[in-house]
Order: sequence, then structure tokens, then C-alpha cells
Amino acid sequence: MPQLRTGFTNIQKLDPSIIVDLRYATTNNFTKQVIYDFTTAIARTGTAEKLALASKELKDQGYRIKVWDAYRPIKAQEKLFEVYPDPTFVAKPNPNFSHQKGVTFDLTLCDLNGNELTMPTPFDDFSEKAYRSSHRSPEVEINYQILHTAMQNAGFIGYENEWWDYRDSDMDNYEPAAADPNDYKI
Ligand SMILES: C[C@@H](N)C(=O)N[C@H](C)C(=O)O
Repeated sequence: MPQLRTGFTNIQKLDPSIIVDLRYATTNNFTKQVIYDFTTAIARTGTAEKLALASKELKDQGYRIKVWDAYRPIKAQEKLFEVYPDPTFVAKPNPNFSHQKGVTFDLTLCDLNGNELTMPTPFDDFSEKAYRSSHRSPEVEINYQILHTAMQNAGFIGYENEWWDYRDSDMDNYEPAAADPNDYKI
């Protein structure tokens, strides 16, 4: 197994062109509450480096990534699960899983001006329309495949029930770790 890069890194330090809009730092999320006391997106360094690879591939094609969520502290996961306790769409709190150990991103595709492209659903649309197996219109299919191909090429696996959720293919090799994203501001 290659050496994992297990520290945390601010994703915009690796690539400032990545747009960050952490929805749980605002009221514009399914809870309608501000859940985070930070607006900085961090991830495990190896995972952040993979995102930078995907971003480069997309920029070369005329697109940018917008990140809606990255590392998510366990306390935040507890609040999200309290509001929507359905593991299909919100994972049970577990420090050894996904966002809670900094190996997952919720994201979408934008043009170079930062305008979001049409995707299967809005963020956190907790319906079957968000499933990767759902029918997509031709326009949405093109946008979805552009994002999906770049993320797969960079080493991510898409969560089957949420088109926006990409997990590092090495996620199971990372031990749990916690961090304060405010310590990683640039
Ligand atoms: C809540 C949603 N954005 C999400 O991240 N869902 C997955 C399943 C998770 O909670 O890890």
C-alpha cells in the first residue's frame, strides 16, 4: 500500500481555483441552521491532493469544482443525523467514516466563472432523484459524466445514493482523526 498522507490540508491551499461554499456554515442547508463555526474546507492531505488532481483535469476542460462540504466534525454529524435520521442520506455518527475523518467531499461542477451547471438535483435533495442509478436528462448526463470521470480518474468513488458525494478510494486505510478547520485558514 502506498504511504498515506494523513495530516489535514486546506483544499484551497493546493488549488485556489476550487470554489468553497460550506453549506453547513450557513442556514442554506436542510437543517436551516448554522451547524459549523468555520468556513474553511479541509481534508486529509492525500484526499485533498486527489481533489487537486480532479480540479486540474476539469480546469483543462473549462470547468471548476465547487465544494459544498469536506471534513465534518463528529458533533456536526450528530446534529445532522438528529434532524434527518435516515442513513440512506445522512450517515450515523461514526468517527471512522467518510466526512467525519476527512476523506469525502460533497461537490458539484461549475463553469470557469463559477456558475453551477445543471446536475441531477440540488444539494442534499434526499430523494431517489439523487441516486446515481436514477434517470438523467441528456444535458444533465453530460455534466454528471464530466464530473464523475474526473473524480474517478483522481481516485474517488461516488456514493451510490448521492450524486454529489465522492469518497477517497483509500478511505478505509485512514484512521479516524479530528481537526479544527479554523486552524487551517489561509
Ligand atoms: C448529509 C449529506 N450531505 C451527506 O454527507 N451524506 C452522507 C451519507 C454522510 O452523511 O456521510
